[in-house]
Amino acid sequence: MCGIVGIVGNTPVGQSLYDGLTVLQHRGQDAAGIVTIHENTFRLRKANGLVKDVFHTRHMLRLQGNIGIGHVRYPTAGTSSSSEAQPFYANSPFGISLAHNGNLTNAEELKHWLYTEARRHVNTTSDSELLLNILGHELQNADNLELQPEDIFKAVANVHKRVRGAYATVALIIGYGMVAFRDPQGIRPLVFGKRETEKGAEYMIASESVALDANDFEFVRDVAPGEAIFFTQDGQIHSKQCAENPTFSPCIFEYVYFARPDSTIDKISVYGSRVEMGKKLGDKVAKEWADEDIDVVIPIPETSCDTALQIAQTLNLPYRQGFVKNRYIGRTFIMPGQEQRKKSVRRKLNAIGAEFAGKNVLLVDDSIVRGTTSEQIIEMARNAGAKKVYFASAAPEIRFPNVYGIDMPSANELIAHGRELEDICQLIGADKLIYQSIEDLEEAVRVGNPDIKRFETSVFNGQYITNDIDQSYLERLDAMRNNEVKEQSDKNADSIIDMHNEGS
Ligand SMILES: O=P(O)(O)OC[C@H]1O[C@H](OP(=O)(O)OP(=O)(O)O)[C@H](O)[C@@H]1O
Ligand SMILES: NC(=O)CC[C@H](N)C(=O)O
Ligand SMILES: [Mg+2]
Repeated sequence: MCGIVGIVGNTPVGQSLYDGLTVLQHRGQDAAGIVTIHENTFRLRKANGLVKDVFHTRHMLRLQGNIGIGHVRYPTAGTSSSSEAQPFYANSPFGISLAHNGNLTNAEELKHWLYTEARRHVNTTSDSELLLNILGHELQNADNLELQPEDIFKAVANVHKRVRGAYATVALIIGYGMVAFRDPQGIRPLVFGKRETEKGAEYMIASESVALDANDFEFVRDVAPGEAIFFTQDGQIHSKQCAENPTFSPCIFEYVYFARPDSTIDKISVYGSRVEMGKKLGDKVAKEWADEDIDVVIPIPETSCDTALQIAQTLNLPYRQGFVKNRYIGRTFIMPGQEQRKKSVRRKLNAIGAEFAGKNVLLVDDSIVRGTTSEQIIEMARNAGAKKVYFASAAPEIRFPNVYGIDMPSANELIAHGRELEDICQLIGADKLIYQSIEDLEEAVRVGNPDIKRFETSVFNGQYITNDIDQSYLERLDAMRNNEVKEQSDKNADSIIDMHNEGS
């Protein structure tokens, strides 16, 4: 789940892009990059690492220009090599640079087509570099030598025809401006904001509204599924629906885990949706566990806190912070390897003994994916003296791989895959386990925007909205990206030499 930003301004945008990326850091901790345009030249800095480590003063001084885009990466395709950090660059036509959040589901086919038909070589295993080159190919084929907004919209319409999967995208075109577009199902979020300055209006595109807030941009609206918005270098805006049949199905996992609670995505407050999840799950606990003697509700920081507080209120029980989170350790689920994830849970969370001693505790998490967190946390609670450990998950059982930009490529790595409640409960070592139902989860999120008829919920029910995913696709994906293969390819990735590395 990467984070993307783009700004068309009247004054230098480097610092605002940096600030935007910093508040989107929770979407990607592996790599970061910024590209600006200065005197018709791209200025690029990208590398593996957190935003604060990738950009030093010397890089910021080089990132001049009043227009630019940025990216924080959580690798979900290709490798973790720094050569796959974004934004990507293609020199033809005009000079294009692109940042992408999501995953393309027909990447193999696209790579073949690009080489044999479009005669374009892609030098990495990143699906985002494919997307850039497809956009490049379509712009190359424009009717007018000098691009008109209509040419850009036609190019995006053709991208929609060729590409399948999830893609919230922002791209710069030298001499023209910035274009932002979202896949026809709107799987990944994308918002658009405006800031008035003495020199006129400035515009910003971002994955989440928090990035607008951080830079004092006012939220204008979400980019519609299938829509493209083109900002000329001098600040004119053109927009168009470029998809033939947009069918809105945003990813529900953004609300469960990915997005920051202070963001509003597709008119739904992420915080509000987590509170609703707490109401529903609290009701379910009250109904199904009426005979259980829970003493206290304890969240597993950080994402589950808002939901857990509401569960406590619904159950009329005390809410206590039994675990302290080390503020210098990031999110464990989006770390690249299972070994690293496992070790980090202990480094990240520590129990306050007195909160557990002799008590029956209800631990709450937003989701149980591989079970890495829940297993260790329950053990910690027991070691701290808990009498009974009950466990509640605000999301239903995660049983199916994700193909749209969440790194869950292998069903066998998911603790709920092929298992029923009792087995999962035993594996994580809880006394009792309860999951939110999928209907309740959908209702909880839909409260904020009843117009959304369908959410992307494939990890819970195996129904893939792009209709191009079958068992053999999932088997191929598993073989390419399961934990073992990934660890091996990431080791080799260090030796890949980047084509456009500005160095340190
Ligand atoms: O079952 P697992 O494979 O362990 O994955 C699920 C856990 O990972 C996430 O936490 P994370 O540490 O990434 O971030 P957070 O601080 O935002 O909760 C999520 O909130 C769960 O706690
Ligand atoms: N999670 C994402 O959005 C990742 C974007 C892209 N697929 C990559 O792996 O770099
Ligand atoms: Mg967590």
